[in-house]
Amino acid sequence: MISVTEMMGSPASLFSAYASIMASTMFRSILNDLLPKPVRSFLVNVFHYLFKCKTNKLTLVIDEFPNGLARNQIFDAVEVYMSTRIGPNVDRLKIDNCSNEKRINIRLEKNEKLTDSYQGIELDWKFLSVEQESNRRHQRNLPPWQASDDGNARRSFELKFEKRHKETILTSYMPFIQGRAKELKKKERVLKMYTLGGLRSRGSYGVSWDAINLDHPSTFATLAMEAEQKTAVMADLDRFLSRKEFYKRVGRAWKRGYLLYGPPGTGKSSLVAAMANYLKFDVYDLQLSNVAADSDLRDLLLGIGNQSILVIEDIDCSIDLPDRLRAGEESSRKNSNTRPLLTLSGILNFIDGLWSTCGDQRVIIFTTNHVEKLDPALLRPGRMDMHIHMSYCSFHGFKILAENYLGISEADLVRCHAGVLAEIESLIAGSEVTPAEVAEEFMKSEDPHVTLDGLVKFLSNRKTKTKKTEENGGMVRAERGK
Ligand SMILES: Nc1ncnc2c1ncn2[C@@H]1O[C@H](COP(=O)(O)OP(=O)(O)OP(=O)(O)O)[C@@H](O)[C@H]1O
Ligand SMILES: [Mg+2]
Repeated sequence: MISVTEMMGSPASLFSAYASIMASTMFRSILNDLLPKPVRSFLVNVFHYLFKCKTNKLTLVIDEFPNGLARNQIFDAVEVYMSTRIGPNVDRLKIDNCSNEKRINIRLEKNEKLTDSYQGIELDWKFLSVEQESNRRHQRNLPPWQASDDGNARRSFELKFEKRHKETILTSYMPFIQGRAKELKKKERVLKMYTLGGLRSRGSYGVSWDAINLDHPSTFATLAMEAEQKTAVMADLDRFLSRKEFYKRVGRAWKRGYLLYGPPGTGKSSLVAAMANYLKFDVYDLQLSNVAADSDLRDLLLGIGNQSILVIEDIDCSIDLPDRLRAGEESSRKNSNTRPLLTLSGILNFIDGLWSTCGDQRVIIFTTNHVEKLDPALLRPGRMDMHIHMSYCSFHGFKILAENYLGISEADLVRCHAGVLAEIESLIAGSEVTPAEVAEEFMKSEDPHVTLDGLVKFLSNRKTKTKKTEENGGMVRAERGK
């Protein structure tokens, strides 16, 4: 990630001339006779500075995209760290607030330098931004706050210091910067929600991520879910976060996959938001129907940062994904001018392969209303680590929603609404009503008595309807059976 280039130093002839002059006893005695001591030491220092320093300096180059594809995590960390080290010597700074954050982002302008010090070592930093056509494809996948103004610049930092400190810088200063950047990001973290778009409006080709602040109020506390299921998901997330060494030891990418399935309005999207808020991870919402080919998908996935959740909603119907076999047959029939298809195998290969190995702490979530329609390749063990069934509203779920929406605790429900509570408990079990529908009923009035009575009515109607549908279904089956 860091390329080391040694400074070439002054021409060899100059250096040897300098060395021989300094070594010459005759020259020294002339200096001693002619010049007072302070002037002598000043001249010696100047000589040292002009010749010796240059030959002893090492420069580390930290590119934003060192291998042309994935982002350099050190570059990102340095960028964050640098914003805290800006002193009076810096003349030009960039400031922005693209995403309505409270804080203004401060960055160095190109060619600006600053000095840092670490364990008494003096460190000279410089930020470079060089225009370059080939960088355009990465820029379009960057979040706005990371993209440079001209959109196609190769950005890098250069760090210069004395060669003898190389080990300390690489093994101690760099990890220190990464640690500081992590702390800072955590402290000032405003979660982001990335969606596809943006680029076409800027007149270029392809797809990119657009960011907005993720201000979703959903948390595990507000989620109507069975208590054990909730605890299991939270424990799974905790385990995932704390197992860096484990993933490394067993040679697996530090990622976790979740499949959320269940009828509309049961809280799948709410659970995604709750997970993001719990983990403090950004969310990348990938609408597959807007991605035309595997190559676009690859670019998008590589533009995703660490500590992120990639969400693909409604995986069963967002795109007609050809399965592995059909994709193979179709692509072999196509001539080379035809655009390649977005394939399920393309998605799965990225998730399991390249993408997951070039980042840390990645969560991927698929949601679906129809788990039975999913390609078995998605469901096989090891692909999605946890399958979470989001189901109709239970009595437990109702109590959570009552607390959220009406501000009535379970104890108050028992104390003040005992009669209606018993009715709701007996009705809700078989009524197949979703938490979204219960929430909708709770929005209708601010008077808890009116709301709870309204809910009883709603549940009884639903139960009658469900019963009738079941009876009709039974009759049809009986007819068919004849
Ligand atoms: N389990 C739940 N807990 C709390 N609120 C919920 C829950 N389920 C649904 N809601 C409420 O209903 C609204 C819709 O729910 P949500 O979008 O999470 O459902 P979904 O399962 O993602 O639906 P779809 O399958 O249509 O995408 C939410 O904004 C939330 O207010
Ligand atoms: Mg949803």
